[in-house]
Amino acid sequence: MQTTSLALHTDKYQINMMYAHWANGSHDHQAVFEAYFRKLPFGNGYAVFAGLERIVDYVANLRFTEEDIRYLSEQEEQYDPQFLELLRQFTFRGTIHSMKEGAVVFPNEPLVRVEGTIFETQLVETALLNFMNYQTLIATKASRIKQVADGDTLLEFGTRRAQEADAAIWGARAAYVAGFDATSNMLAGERFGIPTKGTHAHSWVQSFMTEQEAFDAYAKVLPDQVTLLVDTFDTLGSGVPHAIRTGKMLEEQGKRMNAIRLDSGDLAYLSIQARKMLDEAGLDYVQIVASNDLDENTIFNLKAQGARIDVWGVGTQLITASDQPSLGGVYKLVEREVNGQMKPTIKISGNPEKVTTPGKKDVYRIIDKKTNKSIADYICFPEEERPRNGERLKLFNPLHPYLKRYVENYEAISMLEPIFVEGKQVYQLPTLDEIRAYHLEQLGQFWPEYQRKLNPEIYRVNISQKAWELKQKMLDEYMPAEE
Ligand SMILES: Nc1ncnc2c1ncn2[C@@H]1O[C@H](COP(=O)(O)OP(=O)(O)OP(=O)(O)O)[C@@H](O)[C@H]1O
Ligand SMILES: O=P(O)(O)OC[C@H]1O[C@H](OP(=O)(O)OP(=O)(O)O)[C@H](O)[C@@H]1O
Ligand SMILES: O=C(O)c1cccnc1
Repeated sequence: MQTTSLALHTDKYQINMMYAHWANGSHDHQAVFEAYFRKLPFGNGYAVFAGLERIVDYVANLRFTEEDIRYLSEQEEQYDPQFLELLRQFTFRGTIHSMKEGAVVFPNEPLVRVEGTIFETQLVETALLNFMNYQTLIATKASRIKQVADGDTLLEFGTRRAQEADAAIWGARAAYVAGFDATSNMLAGERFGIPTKGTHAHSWVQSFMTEQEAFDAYAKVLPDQVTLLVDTFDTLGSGVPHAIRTGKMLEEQGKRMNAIRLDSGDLAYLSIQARKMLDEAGLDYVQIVASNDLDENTIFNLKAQGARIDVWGVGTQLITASDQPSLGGVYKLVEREVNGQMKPTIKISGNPEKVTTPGKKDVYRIIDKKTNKSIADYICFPEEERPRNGERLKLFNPLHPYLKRYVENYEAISMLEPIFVEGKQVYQLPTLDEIRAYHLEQLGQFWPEYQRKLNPEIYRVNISQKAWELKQKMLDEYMPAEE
């Protein structure tokens, strides 16, 4: 799928650090990085992980081309030719674990874990975060819209407003992962097999002498798919009556008009009136599509007003995640090789939220066996005994350890899948249908309290006693109390 080399799709400082590690003789030292975000976007109670397919494609094809090497040789840093030769030979030989696409995920838990030489693990940071942050953000926004749509059909219409082509295409895919039904973007349809849908623009109507002529001509060519845009001149005065006439003409030919589309004005009022007019004309099967700067809040409000809308076309607000246009996912070093041994490392900050949890970690989802609902996510070191059903597990709030509880009758599901092992891809990418099914299954594991879009319950993400103790010990080492 990938056509151009993405090796230089990285920040210059990664190349410079790789260079300095090489000059320093430390480039082959092992390192472990974890990618995670600290704060959920849009005030949502969860995020929907996406971006893995692109990450896999990127890592599997990570090579410096001759043009890349030439470009690097022209940089003001004047990289040593031997370093450039190392890049020429480069392939990713590390190990990656990741959440699966469609997983319901939370702050401060590793979503992707990258192990390998510091050389290769440093290189992939920028692209990995770029893919994960954008696609997870859009999938999460789409999931909020899906929540309020309550089973109505959702169409992704964002391409014209997206931040360029890749965002449109991968954003369409992320929306589909989270439950959208189709996209207007044909390339996304072709590449990923997402169903595509389209109505027509105002220009279609404007390019005829009359609205009626425009509707009839469109219906003649696309009788079974036709959705007529009724707001070019006067929605209730001309658009809907003309569409009804076209619908009746199709009936005479034994065909059925699909829908009308409303794209301006008061969508609640207009949809209620249009529904009445269509029903009175015997066209009760004709659906109503609405568009115009919709998001989860307008859709929720329109529904509360009794709007009779069956299909929602959502563009700008979704594809740009306009109320929060970035997810602040980070990639932090948690272990490094010292004298041939792996040692945990910590990043200290005056802001407690930014202090990292040292050590390479696994994530388990703890499911209550009685209810089949998730209780918490539990983060521990791989060398610790993994949580097992029947064995009492202590869950405590890492910031307020006195807030604790014990659980026994649970199932612990390992959330991080092996994707690459020592450079070899071991993960078979699932189909989009499988990803959508997995996402639905994931949502089903959460009580509605965590899923509501306003002021959701905060889900527990807990670390093991050992992980907590190590963090405290390292904090004490680096920040001894002042005398
Ligand atoms: N009944 C309603 N309740 C709440 N919001 C609505 C309702 N009807 C429409 N909206 C939303 O209000 C906004 C209206 O925007 P705006 O005023 O720019 O549109 P318009 O003037 O109707 O159409 P346009 O400028 O696109 O021709 C849109 O985001 C639309 O989705
Ligand atoms: O509003 P969005 O959620 O982004 O959905 C896509 C919009 O794109 C189209 O019109 P366009 O915005 O190009 O022109 P218009 O505003 O004049 O209808 C379409 O009619 C929708 O309104
Ligand atoms: O098919 C449509 O109606 C459509 C597609 C993209 C953007 N706006 C509308």
